[in-house]
Amino acid sequence: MNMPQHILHRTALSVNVNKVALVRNTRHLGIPSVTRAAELCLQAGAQGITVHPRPDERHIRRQDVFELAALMKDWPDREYNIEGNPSQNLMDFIRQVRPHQATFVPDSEDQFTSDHGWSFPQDAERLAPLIAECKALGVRVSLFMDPIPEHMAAAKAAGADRVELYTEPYAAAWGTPQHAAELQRYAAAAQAALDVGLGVNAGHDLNRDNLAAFVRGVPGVLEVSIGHALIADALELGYAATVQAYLDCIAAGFASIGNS
Ligand SMILES: CC(=O)[C@@H](O)[C@H](O)COP(=O)(O)O
Ligand SMILES: NCC(=O)COP(=O)(O)O
Repeated sequence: MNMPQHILHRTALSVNVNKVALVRNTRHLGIPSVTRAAELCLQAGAQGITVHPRPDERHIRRQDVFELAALMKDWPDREYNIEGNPSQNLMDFIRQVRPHQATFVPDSEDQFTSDHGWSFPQDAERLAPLIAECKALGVRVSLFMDPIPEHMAAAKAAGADRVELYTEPYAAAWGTPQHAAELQRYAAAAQAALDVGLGVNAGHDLNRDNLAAFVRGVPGVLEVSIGHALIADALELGYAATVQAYLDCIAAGFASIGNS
């Protein structure tokens, strides 16, 4: 199949294990194990593990970040992605752990969950040196972004390698008359990112229902990071079957690219 370069890469699945830590933190027993969850997901074929160590340690704690870093050394072909706000605690983790990827997210310390991307051009000046420091450490930088095509050039100019499209609005439109238009909005934002040389990641509220259509309809998605819905599914199906189900969704979306 003669596919354009930007869609030759199969979309990687990075499992966010925040919610395993959330349950673990409700007792002083150490179960469910965050590292065991990550190991089972990697054994099942997940291409990466994502954590978002928020300053209040509501779920992922500092120790988790380092224990997962140790685990990832046993999986050299998989990626470790650490998310956070670089003006809070993220840079300390990046300097000590040097994960494959840092995803900058503009969350406040008490935010319920991530619900918006960076603002350009306002944020560019303070992000650029932090991006440069990560890249000097050999860490790829992805910026959490709303699907706004006009912001992609500024994200590239700030030094980002990739953007992560914040996909909650897409997920919220799933199954409604607005779904097709919302998918097109993300496709346009992704194409604008590709046009300026940015890689495209995506995440937030992706699930088994909406994932294949996103992979099919949005060009060049290199990685999806999925946590909440995937861990909820794993409570029913187990980690291995759940990871396989999500990999199957990606494969179905990828196989039908160009058929839509
Ligand atoms: C940035 C993003 O959309 C998610 O990766 C984030 O990790 C969700 O955070 P909670 O798991 O704390 O809701
Ligand atoms: N960056 C998105 C992520 O890591 C997980 O988001 P969610 O699937 O928990 O909504």
